[in-house]
Amino acid sequence: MKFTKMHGLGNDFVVVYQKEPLKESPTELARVVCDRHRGVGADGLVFILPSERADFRMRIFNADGSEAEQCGNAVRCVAKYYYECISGAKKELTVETGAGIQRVWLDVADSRVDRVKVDMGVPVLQGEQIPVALSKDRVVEEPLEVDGRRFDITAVSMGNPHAVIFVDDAVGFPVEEWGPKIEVHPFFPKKTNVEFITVRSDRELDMRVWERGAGQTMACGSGACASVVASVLTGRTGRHVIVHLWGGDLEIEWSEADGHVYMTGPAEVVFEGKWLGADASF
Ligand SMILES: N[C@@H](CCC[C@H](N)C(=O)O)C(=O)O
Repeated sequence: MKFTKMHGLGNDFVVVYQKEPLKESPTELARVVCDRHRGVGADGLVFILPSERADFRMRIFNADGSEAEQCGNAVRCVAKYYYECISGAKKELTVETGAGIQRVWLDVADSRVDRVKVDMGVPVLQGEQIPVALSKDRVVEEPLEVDGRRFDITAVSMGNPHAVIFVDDAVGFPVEEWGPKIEVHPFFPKKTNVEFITVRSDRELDMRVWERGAGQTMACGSGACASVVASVLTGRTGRHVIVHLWGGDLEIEWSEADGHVYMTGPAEVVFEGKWLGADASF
């Protein structure tokens, strides 16, 4: 299996261009390929597949083998791959994902994709649709008891579920202690991604993330979008915000005009390789 290692702000992926639709779920393959000691090492395994509804389809499997509906950083990576390795023509693309058809705009210089803007869609705020175990139109700063500590959760789906928590110091927050406990809390029937946020100003946030199925990552595009939505809903920021992540910055806008969230950021190629299989030998 030929693959390309890519990343968006350090959120890293093994990207596979697959001309035929997947016949079965590559859960086990994702686990071994993403293993940082015995595999290539990545937060996720991502497939570029044919689509009848868009320029191509993306499927993403987390490092634990679970499939996610959405991945903002991976969409930017596969859009760069599609332009530089497959199409080389269109600077506006459509990508079919588990969160619907996403529109993408490429910023190209010298035939290389520099930055990518993605329409991340309209955030879902209704409790059962996120889903969380609360039937409310908006789940804003709901107290949740986790292992004896109270967290005020704002829940948002960007196609995938997010729990946004405002803290005094996101950069120094013990993400690895609390992230895994919140991820699997029964309040989230499909588990959740968890964002710890500190507001710097009405245009800037600091964010650290614990991702469902992948653990702490250097960046999460859908999480940055959910965090800006939560910040707007709670009156903490305006709608156009720079999110400072461990791996770098994302520009997020929750448009007042159409209600969609737009994410802009980089995508990088690291290397190409060939996966020889679990029992590989020369
Ligand atoms: N890193 C991603 C999100 C990947 C999927 C997530 N772990 C989930 O299970 O929902 C992003 O950039 O959005």
